[in-house]
Amino acid sequence: MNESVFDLPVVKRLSEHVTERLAGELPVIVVDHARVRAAVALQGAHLIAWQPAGQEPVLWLSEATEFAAGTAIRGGVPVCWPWFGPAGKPSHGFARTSAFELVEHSQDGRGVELSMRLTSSETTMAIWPHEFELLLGFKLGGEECEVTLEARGEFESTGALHSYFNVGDIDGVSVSGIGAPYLDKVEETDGHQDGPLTFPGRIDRVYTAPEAVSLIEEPALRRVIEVRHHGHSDVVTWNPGPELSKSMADLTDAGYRGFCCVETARISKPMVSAAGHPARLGTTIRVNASE
Ligand SMILES: O=P(O)(O)OC[C@H]1O[C@H](O)[C@H](O)[C@@H](O)[C@@H]1O
Repeated sequence: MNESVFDLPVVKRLSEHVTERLAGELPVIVVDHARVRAAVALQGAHLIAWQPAGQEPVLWLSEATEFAAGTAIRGGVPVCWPWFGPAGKPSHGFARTSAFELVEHSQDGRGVELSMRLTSSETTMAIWPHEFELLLGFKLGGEECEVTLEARGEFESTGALHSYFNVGDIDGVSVSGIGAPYLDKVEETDGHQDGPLTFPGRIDRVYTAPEAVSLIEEPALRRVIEVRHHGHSDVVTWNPGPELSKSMADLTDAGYRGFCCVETARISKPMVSAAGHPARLGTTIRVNASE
């Protein structure tokens, strides 16, 4: 998509600050508020933009991504559920390519809240035999952005809020607050982190003893992105590096330079949903100026 989502024509006005628009084939809920701009595609309940007033975009969205029904969007915050990675088919679960419905929206002086829902259907039962209700809540403020996944039903699941953060240049980026032990998915070995993580090439790691808050130091844009994790067991860090970037159709060749993924995840310890006890996983994002 060449056009910014905020310039797309309004299909339906839902309130003073909330409209529905069409990006390619996909309906997108757009928030335009004095404190914040944001956008969430109904496919996948996929947050594709969060930008506090006066800031550069905090989330990265690929220039080469398609907005096509059934195709995962590259960038923003994909919801990986009810499994992470290649544990089943499709990879990262079916939530990110399923059509959610908007169930609530509200606004106040600080921003806008949205809630989206996906429920089990014949299609989902055929690939994952569990009845479920999946709710994605978004608190889109000028100070903070909170994304919460709530899985209702009786089952175990894995997943991630797979955030792509916008960085001026991957070369200067470092990430702390991810703990020491990790599983290296590129080398297929166990590793031990010593000091902050940098991105000299392709990085794909599951950190299994992360802290509650990860910090992305971003010298090019002179800011620190704070990622608070809730209900997580793991934090995944990913950047494809130059070679893989060239082979991916939904990334430009230099696309990898513009983002790093720091993902709030439940992989090593699956989430348990029981009657009256939904499983929850959440991410809260803030941006601070570097000192
Ligand atoms: O290409 P996707 O299915 O969107 O996955 C993108 C990436 O997601 C996670 O970060 C995984 O750890 C990676 O192994 C994977 O390559």
